[in-house]
Amino acid sequence: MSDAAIALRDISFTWPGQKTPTLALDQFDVQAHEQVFVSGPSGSGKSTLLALIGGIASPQSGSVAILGQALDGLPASKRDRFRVDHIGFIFQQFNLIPYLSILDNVLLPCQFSAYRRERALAQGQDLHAAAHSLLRSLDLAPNLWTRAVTQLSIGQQQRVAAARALIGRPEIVVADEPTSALDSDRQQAFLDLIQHECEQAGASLVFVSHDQRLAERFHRRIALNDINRCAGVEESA
Ligand SMILES: Nc1ncnc2c1ncn2[C@@H]1O[C@H](COP(=O)(O)OP(=O)(O)OP(=O)(O)O)[C@@H](O)[C@H]1O
Repeated sequence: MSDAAIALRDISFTWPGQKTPTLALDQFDVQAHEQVFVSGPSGSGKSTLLALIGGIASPQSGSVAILGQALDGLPASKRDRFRVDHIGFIFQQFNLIPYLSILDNVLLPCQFSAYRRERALAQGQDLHAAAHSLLRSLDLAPNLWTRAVTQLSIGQQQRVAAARALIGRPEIVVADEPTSALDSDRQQAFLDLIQHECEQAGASLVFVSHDQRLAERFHRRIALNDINRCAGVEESA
């Protein structure tokens, strides 16, 4: 078995209702501590790849192993548990809970995962202290912490989403176009924060974007269409 943090083998994945597979991958690996940039045009399957890594979707054939744990064969509830324990997700739309404060949004993974809670507690005196230190390092000032997330700018919401993904130091952080709503300077600043936090935590980072200007900052770049045997099949069919 591969000792990669993320190891996908011989994957074929078709969304329900689709005639052709979205992804056919012989191999996709990300090592521990590695920061990988995945690019591809709209509709090329970048979010689908992240859904497979997170066990949100399961391939019809092939295997997905995360931190040595094979996800195929696990029931959905166990995959969900594994995801919240070990993977921090930053979604394109942030998916923050509008009626919760910033602090409560950040602490959500610790509500669902004893593993994340313990790891967060190892970072600070208590959970709030751990969240405060993360929010500070993500440049969110204390006067904002008790606000509802709906009262924040897009850039601030994005940093709350990043803090929620990073709390309790998950071994893997996955980000789906998290900078697409920002101007260039803010994109770079956000990436600085995420990459620094992942380095500190020793996490692997899979960062999906179509913005090639960000690519050079990563250990490795993968163009999804280069490794996806289904690339362009739908268009040419
Ligand atoms: N839940 C779903 N059900 C059915 N088809 C889906 C679903 N999600 C995505 N697809 C299809 O899978 C293909 C790849 O979509 P995906 O969202 O993975 O691409 P993407 O590269 O992330 O695109 P974008 O850059 O626009 O976010 C598309 O043809 C899309 O319509």
